[in-house]
Amino acid sequence: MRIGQGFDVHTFGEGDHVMLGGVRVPHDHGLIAHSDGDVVIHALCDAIFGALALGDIGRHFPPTQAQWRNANSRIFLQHAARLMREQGYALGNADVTVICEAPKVGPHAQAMRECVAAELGCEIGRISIKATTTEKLGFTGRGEGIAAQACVLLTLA
Ligand SMILES: Nc1ccn([C@@H]2O[C@H](COP(=O)(O)O)[C@@H](O)[C@H]2O)c(=O)n1
Ligand SMILES: C[C@@]1(CO)OP(=O)(O)OP(=O)(O)OC[C@H]1O
Repeated sequence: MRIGQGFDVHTFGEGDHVMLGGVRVPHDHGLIAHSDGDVVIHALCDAIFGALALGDIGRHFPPTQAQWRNANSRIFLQHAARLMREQGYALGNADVTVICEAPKVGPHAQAMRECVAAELGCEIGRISIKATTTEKLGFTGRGEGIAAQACVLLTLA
């Protein structure tokens, strides 16, 4: 078994939606990023890369490379899933916490779980997506951005 954790933050900017766990969530801001800024998927990728001791997302998809500009982050998760399988592992479970005052994540959590489970090739019951505010404290509390943290357990396939 291997365990990994990941963390990601993106800043709010102009826009009318954010991408979270591969799902388009309507919001009065977008997220500033090289890719689509999907903090849920970025944190999950880093958790998988961490569990496999394969560096971090920036090593696999350098922000200096134009090809990842506005990329759909699902391709990053597909890559992480492929490496996981190549190393002989399957997803035991993943647990993600999204940290922001808004948008509300709860109404979209099921769709996010379905998307992540599909990309990781596992049952939806292995994927947990939760959310919390920080009670108006800190950068997330001021509504400056969204953070996500993820833990994964990989089991031998
Ligand atoms: N962006 C968010 C934040 C929170 N939730 C849900 O609300 C519950 C209460 O949040 P507190 O920070 O006040 O504890 C939380 O447990 C989530 O169910 C959400 O959906 N989206
Ligand atoms: C995903 C990548 C892709 O270039 O860029 P960003 O979308 O800015 O996201 P970040 O979480 O900073 O991770 C680094 C990069 O790998």
